[in-house]
Amino acid sequence: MSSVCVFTASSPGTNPAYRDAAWALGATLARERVRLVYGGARVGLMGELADSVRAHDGEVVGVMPRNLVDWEVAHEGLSELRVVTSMHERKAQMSELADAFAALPGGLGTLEELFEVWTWSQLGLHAKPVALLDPGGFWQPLLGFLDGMVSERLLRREDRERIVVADDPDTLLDRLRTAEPATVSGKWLDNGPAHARAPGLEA
Ligand SMILES: C/C(=C\CNc1ncnc2c1ncn2[C@@H]1O[C@H](COP(=O)(O)O)[C@@H](O)[C@H]1O)CO
Repeated sequence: MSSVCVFTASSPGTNPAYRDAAWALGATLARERVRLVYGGARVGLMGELADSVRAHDGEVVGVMPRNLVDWEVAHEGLSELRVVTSMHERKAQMSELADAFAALPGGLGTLEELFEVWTWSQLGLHAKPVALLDPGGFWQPLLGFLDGMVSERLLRREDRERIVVADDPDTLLDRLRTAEPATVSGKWLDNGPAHARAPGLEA
């Protein structure tokens, strides 16, 4: 695994444990020579993470749409900043550049990016592992909500359990490295044979 794409907040938040987690993850990525791919901002936890990787001599690629660069939120100290035309192109490039995905605490943008790569995995569009770094149990309410979806048979247990959760960056990297490639059954829950397989998915 040579590259991890990380989604996290463009705001700093109020909990210092999240900044500490961003710095710890940055130091671990740099030490392990794993390239960081992220949204390219200098603000919030995104900026803390990139600052940490660079401070520890690691490699960082940022991918940012032109309008955000014009808003002057781009990080100017990255190994590479790719300027793209849209948020869609940004996500496509971030996803192509990475061998795995991870999320630190964040807001709507972080959730949107996390759920997109998790959904693509559910659909078999990639087989890359997806992880949560969970300082202070930030992700636990969301995981509880998703467990409720499993109980209500709206989410397959194997798709819920596919997410890797870790309390510290070393464990996170270990688990990403050893995660089984995601596989797809192609079966929708409870819809019977007529809906048993998504078009184009392998048996
Ligand atoms: C213009 C201002 C802040 C800049 N906002 C963003 N800069 C860079 N990347 C962003 C920004 N907002 C969303 N993203 C992407 O989503 C994730 C962070 O979103 P969140 O809502 O803060 O969790 C992050 O991974 C980015 O890729 C001033 O208001």
